[in-house]
Amino acid sequence: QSHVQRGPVSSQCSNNFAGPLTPTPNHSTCPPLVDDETVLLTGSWHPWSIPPTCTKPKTKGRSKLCSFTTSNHWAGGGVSIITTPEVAAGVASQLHDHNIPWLEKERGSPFKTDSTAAPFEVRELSEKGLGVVATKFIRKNQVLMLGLPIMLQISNSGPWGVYDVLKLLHRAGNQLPQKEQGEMLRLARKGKGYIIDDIMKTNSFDVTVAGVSHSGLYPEIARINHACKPNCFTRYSPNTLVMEVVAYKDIQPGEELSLSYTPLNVLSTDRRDMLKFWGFNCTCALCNDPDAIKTSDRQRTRIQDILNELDDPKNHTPGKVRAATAEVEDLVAKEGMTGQIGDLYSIIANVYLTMGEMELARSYGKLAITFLRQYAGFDSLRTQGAMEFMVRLEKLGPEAWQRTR
Ligand SMILES: C[S@@+](CC[C@H](N)C(=O)[O-])C[C@H]1O[C@@H](n2cnc3c(N)ncnc32)[C@H](O)[C@@H]1O
Repeated sequence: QSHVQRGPVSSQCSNNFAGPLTPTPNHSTCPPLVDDETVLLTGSWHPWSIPPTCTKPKTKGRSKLCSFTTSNHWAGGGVSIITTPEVAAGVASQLHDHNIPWLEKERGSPFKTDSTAAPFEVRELSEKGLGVVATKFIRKNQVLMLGLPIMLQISNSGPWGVYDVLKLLHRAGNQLPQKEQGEMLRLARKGKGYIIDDIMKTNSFDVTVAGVSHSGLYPEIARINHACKPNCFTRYSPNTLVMEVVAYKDIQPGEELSLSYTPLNVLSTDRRDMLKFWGFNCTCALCNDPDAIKTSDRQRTRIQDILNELDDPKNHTPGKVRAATAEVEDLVAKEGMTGQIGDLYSIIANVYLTMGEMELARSYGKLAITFLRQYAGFDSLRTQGAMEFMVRLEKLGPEAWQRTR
């Protein structure tokens, strides 16, 4: 198979979406744009294992949609991706040319789980189907699962015909290596439509791939049921496509592992609507306790109210911001929303910056980075935003800093 001529280093590629955290190693070159036509012209589908199949958009000026498969990505597994050739070119280098030691140094830890023997097992749990239950004590912050997707599908399939997308899904599923195909077909499905479409709708997570929103199927993680106050959270790395499951708190043997399929800050009625997308009525501990729901909704509403109050410059006095910060911290702890505290610290850092309180802006900016690295991930866009805030802060002239000294 002859290879398409590659272009200059990836930092200069028009289709390099990976962002500023991607190193610029000398060996790195522009990934080739591959679709059904380039395959005919060049006789190459490198770096994919199988020539892609593509469908044209309904409207002129949009990209084609293709099914790409690799049976041997950097971690050794297979994945099929239904996406545009532009995204596929961006993700091809993420799947094949990784500088893992560099990424692990940036991240501060290797890409592996914290235990050789899994401290959990998959069990039948009456009304919820299968679920994952702890078999050993799990400590807070322990990395329990870590995996790459076996299927990725662009979230907005509007520009392409419904049946064309289903045909591509079918092909993408069929092209998966046998192991991954078996893992996919064994997953739960709620709908009565086309099987792979149903499996994707019941089990996938929202992930950003080369800057574009996709649904990602992580078969081991997909066995974890939803809870509105979960004991685990997921952390996604857009540079490697790795999704991790991390313990939010200490978990005792016999406890079911849970994740929130919705953002943590939403109220019960909105959560119920969102969960309809996965096709179920939540039966978690919180949803089974009407008094607890009322308290939780009140506390989550109060967090939002405090943030709205912080938007108003007339509340920008040191005393009011200090009181608001303490109240938010208390409510976040009560609601089990620590995963979002980094974002809240980013907002508070910004408020202090607008007040000219540079030292406080710096302290909360640093706190935001620490918590965002832990809960959102070292290379998430939210963490990058907090890091960019600190760079802007440090660049401000001496006049800005002198005012607070
Ligand atoms: C991603 S799967 C989770 C694993 C699934 N239970 C299985 O058997 O493979 C999502 C499906 O699990 C069930 N489920 C997850 N969380 C639930 C909850 N809190 N209450 C009721 N059913 C739930 C629903 O049927 C949902 O469509």
